[in-house]
Amino acid sequence: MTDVQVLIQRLDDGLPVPSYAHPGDAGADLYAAEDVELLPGERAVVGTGLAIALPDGYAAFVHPRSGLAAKYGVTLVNAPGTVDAGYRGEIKVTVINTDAKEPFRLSRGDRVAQLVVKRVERAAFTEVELLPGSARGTGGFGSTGR
Ligand SMILES: O=c1ccn([C@H]2C[C@H](O)[C@@H](COP(=O)(O)OP(=O)(O)OP(=O)(O)O)O2)c(=O)[nH]1
Ligand SMILES: [Mg+2]
Repeated sequence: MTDVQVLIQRLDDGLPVPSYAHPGDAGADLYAAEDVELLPGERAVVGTGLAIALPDGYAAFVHPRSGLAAKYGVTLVNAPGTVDAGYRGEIKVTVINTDAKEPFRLSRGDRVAQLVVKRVERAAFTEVELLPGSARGTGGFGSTGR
């Protein structure tokens, strides 16, 4: 399998470049550029000190880390965040502390989220009067039961 070439620009020299912890990993860890203290229920937009350029036909998705979620209730408000191929700004993460009681202290250099690069399709949207029928129809939002 050949790797997708992704150009990266470090906006903060003090932070490592994103890296995969193991061969075969889908997510490359992203590092927090700032110290942030999140009170229970609080959220913050945290910089990663990183900008990227993806090839056309790709997008990158900012996913939470399961360890932070399971141990501290820390996740991302907009998980997974979408990084468009043409975006050249700093990748930021929208961290939230969902714990009811414990504050969470994020330190600069902590691995705060992970970036998953994927090939994506572009759709040609065609308006019609009536959509083709299907077995599911309009059922959703629990239509099949709990
Ligand atoms: O978790 C995220 C999500 C998005 N972005 C950046 C990359 C993305 O290309 C851009 C816009 O994201 P999105 O389209 O989700 O946000 P929007 O609220 O629709 O903003 P815009 O009007 O700029 O598209 O913001 C991040 O850095 N982190
Ligand atoms: Mg948008």
